[in-house]
Amino acid sequence: MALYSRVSGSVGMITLQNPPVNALSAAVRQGIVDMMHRALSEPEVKSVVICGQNGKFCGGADIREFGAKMTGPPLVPMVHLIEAASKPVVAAIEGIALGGGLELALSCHYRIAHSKATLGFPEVALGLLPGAGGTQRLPRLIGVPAALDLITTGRHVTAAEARQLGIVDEVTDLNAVDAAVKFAQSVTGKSLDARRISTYPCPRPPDLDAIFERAMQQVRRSARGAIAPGTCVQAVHAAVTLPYAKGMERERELFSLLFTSGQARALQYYFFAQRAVSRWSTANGARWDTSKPRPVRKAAVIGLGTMGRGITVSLAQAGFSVVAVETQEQQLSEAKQAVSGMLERGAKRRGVPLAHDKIKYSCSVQAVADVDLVIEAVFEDMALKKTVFQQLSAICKPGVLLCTNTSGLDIDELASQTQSPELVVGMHFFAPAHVMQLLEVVYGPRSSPEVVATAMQMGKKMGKVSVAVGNCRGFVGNRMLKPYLEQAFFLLEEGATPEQVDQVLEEFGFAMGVFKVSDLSGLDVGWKVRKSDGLVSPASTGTSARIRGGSRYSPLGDLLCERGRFGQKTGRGWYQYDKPGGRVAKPDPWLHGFLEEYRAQHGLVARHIDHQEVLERCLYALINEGFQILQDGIAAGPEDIDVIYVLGYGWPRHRGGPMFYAGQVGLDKVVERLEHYQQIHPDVPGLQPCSLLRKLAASGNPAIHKWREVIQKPRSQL
Ligand SMILES: CCCCCCCCCCCCC[C@H](O)CC(=O)SCCNC(=O)CCNC(=O)[C@H](O)C(C)(C)COP(=O)(O)OP(=O)(O)OC[C@H]1O[C@@H](n2cnc3c(N)ncnc32)[C@H](O)[C@@H]1OP(=O)(O)O
Ligand SMILES: NC(=O)c1ccc[n+]([C@@H]2O[C@H](COP(=O)([O-])OP(=O)(O)OC[C@H]3O[C@@H](n4cnc5c(N)ncnc54)[C@H](O)[C@@H]3O)[C@@H](O)[C@H]2O)c1
Repeated sequence: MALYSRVSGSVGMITLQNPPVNALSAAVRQGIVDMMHRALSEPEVKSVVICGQNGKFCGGADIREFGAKMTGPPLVPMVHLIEAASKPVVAAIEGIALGGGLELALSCHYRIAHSKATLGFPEVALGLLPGAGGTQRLPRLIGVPAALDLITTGRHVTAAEARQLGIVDEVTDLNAVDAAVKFAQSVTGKSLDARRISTYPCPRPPDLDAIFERAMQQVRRSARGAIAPGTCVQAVHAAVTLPYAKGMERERELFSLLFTSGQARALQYYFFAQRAVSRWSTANGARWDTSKPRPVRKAAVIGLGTMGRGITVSLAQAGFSVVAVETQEQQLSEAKQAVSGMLERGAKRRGVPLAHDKIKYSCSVQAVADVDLVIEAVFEDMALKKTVFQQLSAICKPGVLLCTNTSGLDIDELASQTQSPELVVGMHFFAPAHVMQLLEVVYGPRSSPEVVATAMQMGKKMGKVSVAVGNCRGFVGNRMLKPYLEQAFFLLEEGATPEQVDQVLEEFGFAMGVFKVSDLSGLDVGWKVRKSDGLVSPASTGTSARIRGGSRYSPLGDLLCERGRFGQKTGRGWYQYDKPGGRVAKPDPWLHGFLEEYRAQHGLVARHIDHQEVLERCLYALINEGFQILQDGIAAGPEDIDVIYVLGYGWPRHRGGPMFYAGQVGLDKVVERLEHYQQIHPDVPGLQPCSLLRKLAASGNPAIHKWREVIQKPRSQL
């Protein structure tokens, strides 16, 4: 709703009231319309101030209403009512003015912002465009290039930048509402003719066509198939080429197109999913709202390789004191240099405060004796990690959290090396750890609720989205990767090429296809794991070469590793690179020849494999594992899996995540296609639809928020 009050006798004050962000719900819109009429009808009122309760102007349209039948006064007539008012209306912007909130402010005749406020049009991230005049007013106010930048990227600007761009009239360090009231009094009686943005001509720079052409190219390059950014460009184009009223019609048309697209639904689902994962629960009933995190001031990182360095940077930038440990002098000094460089680049590029003084380096694990939490990031080797955990358990003060960054080893086995297994948890960061936003917090059967809560909170403080997951081989992300990779290898055996498979996945929206990712992260990583699992056997040409434990197995990755083809680092992998460490993947005729030879050796006849088959086999196998993970209680809900895949594995956000995507395809269709492929490949268990997937499909493809009702009581499993 919106409150009305009178300040100093002559200023009508309308206060938006809808915690936590004063979103423009039906009740708020109704309140604004009613209170505007009241303010305009009271003769004593000479000017109006619009502000938001609790130091937040407005977070935009109420996204929760998008899924339901719209009620209440629409936004567009509401902003027209404000702009057409005969008395000056001043927006007092504190905290945020985002989306519809900024559109509301642009309909006011003046805008006063607090210096700490942020403003922006984030609609594009929800698969939409500013649909209450934002695409028509902003270019009229600040020009086409700046408007295109803000609307197509959704980036938030500070009050200072907003002032520079001309979005706000004044910035204050003092109380913005008081400043707006004073300002409103000072403009009483002044003509409003020059203050209604919709009446401004839209500036037409001479190189207009080139500007739009560049903007379109830019969004095409980065959108990965998302339609909203390009549609935003079209809406801004309408502002320049059409009169205001016609431009508004075009904005509405384009908004409706986006609003009804599956992409907007997926992005809005994802918006709430990313917030929902913080309300975590574990298989044995621990919950976010009943578990109190422990205080952590000082942390340690053991092992300063690729991951340990990034984790150290992340911790220091978040304000923690860090003890960083490497056992070899040489590695320690290299790590020190690398960490300093990362901190300096962070300060230069993102303005993150330099935090060199937060870090103490040591060659001795004894240096961790007084820390509150340790993150182990040594080689992925169970025996080594066990030794490290035994040492830590003996050295650390009582009650210290012992965390591991393992990519998939058994947390419980590590916990059993310590005197307090309840203090052990996985903190699975993603590379590069100081950049990637995802953290899988892996709880074992014995991890205490407080320990899970502490790791989740640590992640948040480090600017990560933390997702709590149960303990199993590969946890959630890497476990689902296995059947996906497996299908990709099988497709090569059957006649595809790496570039064909990658192209299909990139057209779907992945940042990189599976083979490019494999080259980037190094083929040797998986090889090591397969070797320790006893899967890699000496090259042979018989049927057994492609069977392990009764199931189909592709040794292709192993064979490439045997030839020293580890990917980018060696300049050769699934692709070729101009030099070791090169980044531009080029198809490799050697690999094509090698695949032909391999097929001939194994009696495989190459066939044409179409786009649909590549996509379905890779994605549905991955999705099926996701359902198995839900069934096993390793993830508490589909949102957890979707957030992990979007933030950790490059799944296109505008497709919501693998579980949401499955729902959009139709669970019955996913089951049917998996059954189809399983019939053709009976020796691939990953293609057998799991029982939860079948159950959900049979219960009529319920909406994703209803899945939890069908999922059986979760339990962690190894
Ligand atoms: C044929 C079809 C025709 C269609 C006709 C339909 C007509 C409709 C016409 C509408 C015109 C639309 C006009 C407008 O341009 C569209 C919009 O305004 S879209 C919304 C734009 N705003 C945003 O995207 C802001 C989103 N929010 C944020 O970025 C952040 O929440 C924040 C505001 C920066 C605050 O961040 P934090 O402090 O970190 O807090 P949280 O993020 O955790 O949020 C707290 C809590 O609030 C919930 N929430 C936030 N914003 C909104 C919102 N806009 N609506 C609803 N709820 C919101 C958030 O979900 C959290 O709650 P939780 O999920 O944890 O319960
Ligand atoms: N690289 C990735 O993409 C990635 C992603 C997520 C998780 N992980 C996991 O993170 C862990 C580390 O991986 P990485 O890629 O950083 O490995 P890395 O080989 O780059 O670094 C490991 C470091 O640990 C050091 N080390 C070994 N034994 C030590 C000991 N006893 N005490 C102190 N330091 C010791 C080594 O000298 C080396 O610098 C592994 O468990 C790995 O599975 C890696």
